[in-house]
Amino acid sequence: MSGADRPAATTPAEHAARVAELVGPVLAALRDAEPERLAVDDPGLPGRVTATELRSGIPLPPFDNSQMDGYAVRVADLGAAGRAGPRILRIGAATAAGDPPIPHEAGTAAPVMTGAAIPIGADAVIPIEQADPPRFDALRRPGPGAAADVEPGGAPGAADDAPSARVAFATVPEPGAFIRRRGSDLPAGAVILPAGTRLRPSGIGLLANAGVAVVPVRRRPRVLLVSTGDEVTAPGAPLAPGRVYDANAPLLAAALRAAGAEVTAIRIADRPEALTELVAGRGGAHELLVTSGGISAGAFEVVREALAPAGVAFSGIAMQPGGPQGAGVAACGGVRLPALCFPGNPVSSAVSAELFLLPLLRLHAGLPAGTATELRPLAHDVDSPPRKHQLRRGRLDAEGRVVLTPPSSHLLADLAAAELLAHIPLGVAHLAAGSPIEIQRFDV
Ligand SMILES: Nc1nc2c(c(=O)[nH]1)N[C@H]1C(S)=C(S)[C@@H](COP(=O)(O)OP(=O)(O)OC[C@H]3O[C@@H](n4cnc5c(N)ncnc54)[C@H](O)[C@@H]3O)O[C@H]1N2
Ligand code: MOO
Repeated sequence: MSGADRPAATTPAEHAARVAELVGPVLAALRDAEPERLAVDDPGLPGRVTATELRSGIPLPPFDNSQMDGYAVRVADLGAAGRAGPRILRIGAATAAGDPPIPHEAGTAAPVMTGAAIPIGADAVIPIEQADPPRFDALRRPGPGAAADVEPGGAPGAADDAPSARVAFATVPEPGAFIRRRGSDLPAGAVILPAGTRLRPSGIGLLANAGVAVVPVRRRPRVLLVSTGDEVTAPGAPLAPGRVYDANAPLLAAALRAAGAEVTAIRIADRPEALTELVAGRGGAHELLVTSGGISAGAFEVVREALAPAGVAFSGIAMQPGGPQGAGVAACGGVRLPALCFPGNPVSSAVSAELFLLPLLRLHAGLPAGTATELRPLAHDVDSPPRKHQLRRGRLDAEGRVVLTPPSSHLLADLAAAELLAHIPLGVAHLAAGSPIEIQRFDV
């Protein structure tokens, strides 16, 4: 019986449960650990997750302010709402955004600019467009620190030589018109963001608006990512005969980072000691080891040779691609590091990551675990090995039918063009065109 046909004892769901048991406690410990603290304008803050509930020490807005450029008035000074004819008020002292609030002088209309503090005692704002004249002529602005200098009933607000020291209004506003009340956005002491919130730009803006300068965020898992194989060459180096460029380290590093992990990517040759020494030397600064390659039935299986004696279990999973898998805690030279070992074929590595690890990391990063599966009709007949849960890559055609690419796990170009993963469950050997097939959107 060939390796491909050998019945595998473990189902993908069983392996996923095993990985969750291994990685779950690692992520839980990170959630309980002392948070990282990032400045609210740190470029690395977007996408991080709040470690604690954050409350506002001030109300937002911090003071009553004007929603419009216009005049602050006391509604009572404008007379009865039903009365005919214009209401004329003397122009009082002006307030611009940034000025402290000043007392409102009874019987005046006080120019206020958008965002300016409402003069104390005024109870409505009339937009400048509704005033006559509908513009501000020369204004007297008390400026910073002038609040105490303004005496109620004192000097008129418009400059003495202003062309218009009075303003007329045709209508009477409702009390509160165009006033943005202190605390109407967020009362003092209110929760700005609960613990566990993934930070979006708007949330960052809200924190800054509340004066939060430093944000405690959840620690991210640090992954030591190792791609193995004597044939695996760094992109940019000359490609010797029999060798291939390293696709897996960049692919997996990008996928892990997109799922919220910090990644140290390293390439090692097929020497088991190179891997055990690496884990013993650098593993302590990481929470998780992820490897690609070196785990199947060949003569030089570096990862299996290094990590099986160190405590990692290698098994065949009833899936294709991704048949060979390793999972367990690797004990190397005093370092104990949870390890996941993916097969070397690039598609196998990518699909293994999507199935077993990325959903766990995404949840820790405040992201949805993955997209839900849905049923779509197949555009063509498909065969599948019945002893394997097959994961096929593909896309939807113009009619919304599923078009699959061939199953081989070296077909990275097809993977890069795929928009979906299709599931053909254990026990199914054939699906006819038109039959429903379970798919999930795929973004790795
Ligand atoms: N006799 C058997 N042979 C194989 C079996 C089996 O059951 N019996 N399983 C096959 C399956 S399925 C897979 S998957 C692979 C897994 O092999 P390894 O995990 O040991 O991976 P490697 O042999 O190291 O590499 C496989 C393949 O992928 C290429 N590769 C590896 N790393 C990279 C990389 N970083 N970037 C690009 N390409 C990479 C490598 O050159 C090989 O072509 O085993 C089958 N064999
Ligand atoms: O199970 Mo392997 O991952 O098909 O190529």
